[in-house]
Amino acid sequence: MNPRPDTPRRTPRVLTIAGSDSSGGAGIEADLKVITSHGVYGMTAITALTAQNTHGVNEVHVVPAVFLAKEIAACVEDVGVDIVKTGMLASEESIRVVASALQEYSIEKTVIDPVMISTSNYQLLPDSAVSAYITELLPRAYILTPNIPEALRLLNLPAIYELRSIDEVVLLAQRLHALGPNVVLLKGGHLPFKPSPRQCGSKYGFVVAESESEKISAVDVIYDGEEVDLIVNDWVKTTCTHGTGCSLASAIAANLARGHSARDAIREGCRFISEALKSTQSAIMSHVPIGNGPYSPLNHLYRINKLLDSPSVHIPPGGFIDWLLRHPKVKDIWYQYTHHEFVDKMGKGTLDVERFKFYLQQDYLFLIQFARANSLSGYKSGRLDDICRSAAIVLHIQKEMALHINYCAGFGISKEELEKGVEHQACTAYTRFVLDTGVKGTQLHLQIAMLPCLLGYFAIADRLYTSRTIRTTEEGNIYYKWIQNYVAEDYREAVVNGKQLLEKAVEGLGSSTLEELVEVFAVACKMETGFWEMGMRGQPTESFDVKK
Ligand SMILES: Cc1ncc(COP(=O)(O)O)c(N)n1
Repeated sequence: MNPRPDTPRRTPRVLTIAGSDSSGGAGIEADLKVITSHGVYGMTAITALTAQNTHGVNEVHVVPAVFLAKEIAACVEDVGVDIVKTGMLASEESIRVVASALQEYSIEKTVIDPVMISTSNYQLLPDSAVSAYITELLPRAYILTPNIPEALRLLNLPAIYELRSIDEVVLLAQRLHALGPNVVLLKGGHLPFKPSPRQCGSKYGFVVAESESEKISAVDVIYDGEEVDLIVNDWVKTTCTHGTGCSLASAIAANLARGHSARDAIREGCRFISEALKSTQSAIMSHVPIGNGPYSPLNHLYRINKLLDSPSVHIPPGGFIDWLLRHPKVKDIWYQYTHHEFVDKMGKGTLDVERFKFYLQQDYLFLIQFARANSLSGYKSGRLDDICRSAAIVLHIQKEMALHINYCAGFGISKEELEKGVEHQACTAYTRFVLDTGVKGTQLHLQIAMLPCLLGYFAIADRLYTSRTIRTTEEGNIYYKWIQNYVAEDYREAVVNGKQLLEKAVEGLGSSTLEELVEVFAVACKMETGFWEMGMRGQPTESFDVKK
């Protein structure tokens, strides 16, 4: 029966019993990162502290077993535990404490990762503790996850035992299963394979690679006492593997806690690791390895990073413009544009009228280019609705220019004067950037290039209009009408419509396109600031007759 939608769902809980890796690549630290990135609540019972980094393990400080017992009790007796995952247990006493806690609290769902030696070759479990491990823990393992060296150690086989095909690895898994675990996942990460025809020495179709070019597949073996299952992934060439074993066991534990069967939890866990490994291949992801040593950590957080990069998480529906204005590449630039000295002086009515006249003349020339940009936007669209909308904006600009002529007349600038004006370089730069963006990019790029104008003028006028410093009568402030224009109902409506259309247009866009749009918006905002600068300090001598 499905739980009723209003039934509160308990967060799945995993307790990891393992050692701490001070540099965060393996052990408890890796476990918590992976458990968390699976949406599962992680708890810890720390068996040992290690002073370690990407160069290796410097020292180990074992936590007294009696204290370990208290850590476990504290978690189980209050929060409760769905799955226990174990890693570095560090001592025979700790192994016994863990085994008796599993017994006492009737915890059957366990993922036992028999950590013995670090990748950097430091012994993390004394040899003397191995037999206790076998008798105390293997029978309590719901899933046992050794790598090949650990499997050999548990089976008391020599470390240099020569394996030639996956069939021999299957035999090892079957022998480990006989020691008591419910399911064995024997990890092939230390042993690259190449596929081979089944009749050529391998019933299961993989032989051990003998050269670099033969390293094609990573093969893990699952054995549950009945069926052998192989998990085959591409062999990933990367140095970012520190903590892979801990992370896999944690991913499996988290999947179990979320209700997956053992087989699904393992398959999903292996997929998680394979993707994490692939994410560090610089050719694909430009991942910079952490630390300077040879044992860089696995990219535990690749999934979280992917989520953070994906717009559906970062940007709630309808939240694009808010996100854009708060974007680190935009925030300050937007502020400089919308709080420029030129507009503040307009608000106070203290702007030199000659400066304003110069600005108005340039703004007239700007609007001609803006009409071209909107025509281009229509041209870029295949939809009649869109084309008509652009045409309507062009007509609106024509109306605005007629108003401009009227308005300028009030400042003693004639229509002829406006029309024979030449563009200041700030006007040329801005408008040609917008047009060029439109020619090179999509219609959306062009819309974004025009967006600072639409949004900014409203934001500025709205701020000035509602601020206490503005002189709010036409007599008191000759710029009052200009400000009023951009908070008027028709402009407000144009802003609301423009925003709505844009929010729809960006739905579902990928992070790289969004970042491109951010760049375009930021440049256009800078160009607007340049336009105010021109208004403040620009000289007619900096103008060019670009029509010639
Ligand atoms: C605390 C701790 N636990 C486990 C490992 C094994 O991880 P790896 O084999 O990647 O070194 C480790 N190095 N440190």
